[in-house]
Amino acid sequence: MGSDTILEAVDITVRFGGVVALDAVSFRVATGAIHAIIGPNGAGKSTCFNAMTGVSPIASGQVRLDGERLDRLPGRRIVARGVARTFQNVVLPESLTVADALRVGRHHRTRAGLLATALGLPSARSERRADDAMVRDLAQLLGLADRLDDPASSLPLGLRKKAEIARALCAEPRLLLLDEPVAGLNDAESQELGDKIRECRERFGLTVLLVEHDMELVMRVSDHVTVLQSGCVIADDRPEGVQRDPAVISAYLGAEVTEPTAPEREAITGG
Ligand SMILES: Nc1ncnc2c1ncn2[C@@H]1O[C@H](COP(=O)(O)OP(=O)(O)OP(=O)(O)O)[C@@H](O)[C@H]1O
Repeated sequence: MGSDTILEAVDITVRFGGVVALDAVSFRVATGAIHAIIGPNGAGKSTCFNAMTGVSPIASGQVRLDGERLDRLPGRRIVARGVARTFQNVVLPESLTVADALRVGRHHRTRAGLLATALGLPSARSERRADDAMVRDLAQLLGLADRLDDPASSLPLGLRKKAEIARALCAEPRLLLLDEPVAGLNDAESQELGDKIRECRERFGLTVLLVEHDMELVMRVSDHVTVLQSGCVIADDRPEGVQRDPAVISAYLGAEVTEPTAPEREAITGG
């Protein structure tokens, strides 16, 4: 594996009983890229994401981060290796403030023990100050600074999506996985969040892997796109290549595999 590859899926197969959700799926994610996984409903996108983060056990194959296997590690060890993810529908307890919700992302970085924290020892206090500074910085970056003391459950969807990203960034990941980051947002909100994703990538030197149905966003922000259908990779290319790919057009429109017409291309690209 070249050093320009941060994440590699090698022949991953995931089964749910008799359903083969992923069938020997392989692809590489280049370091520093924004890489999208797309595909029609039931293609295996969420399963692929879950396999990358230890949520769905894989039947065979390997997931490698910087050449080392991730697929046998429990979720918390995967986070410790520099991988963080967002979830689509996070239900937050009423009592949690936005600041608390972001601080959850710092959890695995906490070094001070329970006792030191309970006794307010200097090590715990300085750690808490550093955590608070990071929470404030990320809240500022994602437009949440004036909502930090509000109940997290009171945020409108657009801000909840941003809070999810801020929480994941609090873990200081090298690789950030975004699960449908703009689902449910309007065009202006999607565009703004797409810009924020790019900004975060630049600022933190991140690699971003995202699953998304919004083709306009995918084509605008991604450097590379992997297309799944029925648990198999049917295309793996730059966005321009994927847009023109007859197999991709066919997967989305259920048509015969032919050269796409201009309207078909527009249907896929959203434009
Ligand atoms: N927990 C599960 N138990 C049984 N079958 C499952 C489970 N999770 C996913 N599947 C099946 O695996 C296949 C892939 O599902 P997956 O949710 O990964 O697709 P997807 O591309 O994310 O779809 P969508 O875009 O609709 O979210 C589907 O046939 C689905 O029904």
